[in-house]
Amino acid sequence: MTTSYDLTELQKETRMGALGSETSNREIRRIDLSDFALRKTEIAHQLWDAAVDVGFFQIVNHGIALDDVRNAFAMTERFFALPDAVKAQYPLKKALNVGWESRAQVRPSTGTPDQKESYQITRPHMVDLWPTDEELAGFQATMQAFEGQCWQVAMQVLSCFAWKLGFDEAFFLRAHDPAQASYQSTLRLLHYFATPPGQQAGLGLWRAGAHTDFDCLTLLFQRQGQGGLQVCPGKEMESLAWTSVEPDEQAVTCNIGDMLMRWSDDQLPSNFHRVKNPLPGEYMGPRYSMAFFAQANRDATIEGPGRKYPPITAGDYLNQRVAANFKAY
Ligand SMILES: O=C(O)CCC(=O)C(=O)O
Ligand SMILES: [Fe+2]
Repeated sequence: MTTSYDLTELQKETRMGALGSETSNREIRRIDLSDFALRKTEIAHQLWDAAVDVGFFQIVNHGIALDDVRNAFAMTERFFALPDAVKAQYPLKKALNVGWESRAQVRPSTGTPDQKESYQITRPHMVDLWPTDEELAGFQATMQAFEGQCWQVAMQVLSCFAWKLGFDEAFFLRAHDPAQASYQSTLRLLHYFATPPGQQAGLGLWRAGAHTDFDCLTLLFQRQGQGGLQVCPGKEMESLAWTSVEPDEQAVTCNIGDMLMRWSDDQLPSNFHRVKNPLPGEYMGPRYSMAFFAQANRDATIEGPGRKYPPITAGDYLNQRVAANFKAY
């Protein structure tokens, strides 16, 4: 199934576990998506420039109503508040990238488990993985609707990148077709545990260890007051200087993943990011976030316009990355 492709992304990641320093010298640009159809050319240039410069950017007026984001967060909190015995009925299926795990993701950068639990939704593979309506009424319907909204926004952004790369505008839309059984875009709900007093970043534990994402494009939803996300652009990785991305519930934070970096022949860089444990004096409570990973369908072939890398299917590509991140499941 997997190829013997040598993933330099993984080799890079093992070097990124150190605490490093903080810098506010990088601008996390905000791009306004309103009147998308009319302003598409202008938006495409802005997205491209932000993606090339820092790789992380935020979009506003993206079309997902704030109430829908808040409802999805409320459901996320309720899901994670279920007893572990209930959640354990829906365990992570590593090969399919779906289900619930707790403290099971060990990043190549840190070698320690992320201080979190997560639940992943990938549409074609959810048989027996949804909590029942008795356990959590409305969860499945809310999350399916929210996943669809995320997909729409991701496709708008990706259509801009397709055009800038010289592909036709529907290129990535076809590659992320939810009607196919090979669909593998994922909505991930995340709960980072409250930090017990005395257990802080210096102890070598991370809410999420430094990593790049596997996918084409990530949409990240953060909650007001629940910070901790930090970014280090790949081209500056030697500096180990990290910039905080402040949560803003009006904005969706976006980043390029390794799949699109490869698909763009490295024109669009993926970026290291991490979620640090709170430091003394900071908010120590739980942190919730939601991430939508636009991952091309398993049978899509990743091959850049200039054919810099040999072709690989998105399925084979993802298998290699997931295998390196989870203990046996
Ligand atoms: O929770 C966050 O803010 C970031 C999560 C993340 O980077 C991931 O799950 O890949
Ligand atoms: Fe990530």
